Amino acid sequence: MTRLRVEKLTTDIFENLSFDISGPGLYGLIGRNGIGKSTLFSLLNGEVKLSKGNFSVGKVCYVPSLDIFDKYLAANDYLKLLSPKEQTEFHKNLEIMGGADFLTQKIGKYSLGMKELFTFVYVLSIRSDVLILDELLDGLDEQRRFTAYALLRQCRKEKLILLTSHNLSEVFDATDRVYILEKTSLKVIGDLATAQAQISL
Ligand SMILES: Nc1ncnc2c1ncn2[C@@H]1O[C@H](COP(=O)(O)OP(=O)(O)OP(=O)(O)O)[C@@H](O)[C@H]1O
Repeated sequence: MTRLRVEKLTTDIFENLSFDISGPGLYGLIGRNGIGKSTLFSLLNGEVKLSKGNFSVGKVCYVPSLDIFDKYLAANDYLKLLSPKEQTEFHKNLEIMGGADFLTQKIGKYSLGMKELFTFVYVLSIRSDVLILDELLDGLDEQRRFTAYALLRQCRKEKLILLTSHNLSEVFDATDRVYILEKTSLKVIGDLATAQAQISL
C-alpha cells in the first residue's frame, strides 16, 4: 500500500496534524530544525507510540539512526538478514553507487560516509511500500549523492519515498514534489525561494 495517511495526530510537538500522500513517487519532506521530522518518521515506524490520532501506512523501511548497527558486526553480517532477491538487489545497487571494498570490515571502523553508503544501499534493497531517508545522503560525496538521486528516481515507480535534507536546492531538484512540515500541517511547497523564506521565519 503506497499510501500514507495521518489523521489528527496530536503529541507534544504536533497539533491535529492531518495529511495524505498517496501513490508511489519521490517526495521531499523539509522543515526547520526540531520541528519533528524524525519524530514523525519514528511514529510511522511504530518506534514511538501514538498518543492521539490515527495513521495508515504500508510496510515502512526507516533507519532512525546509524547507531542501530552493531559496531562489532560487518556489513556482510547484515546482508545475511536479506532475502536472496534483496541481496541481489543490494549488490546491483552497490555497483551502481560505485562499489565498496569495506563490507567485511567491522561497522565501528566505518567513516560517516561509508556508513551512509552501506545504509542507503541496504534500505533501498529491502522490499517495502514506504522508504524514508532522513538526512541519509548528506554525508556522501557529491558524485555519489547524485547517483543516489538517480537510483531513487528509478525506484519511485514502486515505492513512496520520503527524502529529508537541509540541502533544499537538491531536494527541489531531485524530487517530484516537496512538502513542508509544521506543527499543525504538512503542505506542498512549490518553489525553493518560498521554502527558504518559510524555514527562516
Ligand atoms: N532524544 C530526544 N530526547 C528528548 N527530546 C527529543 C529528542 N529528540 C528530539 N526531541 C524533541 O523532539 C523535537 C523534534 O525533534 P526531531 O528530531 O523530530 O526534529 P527534526 O525536524 O527531525 O530536526 P532536525 O532537522 O534538526 O533533524 C525536538 O524539538 C526536541 O524537543
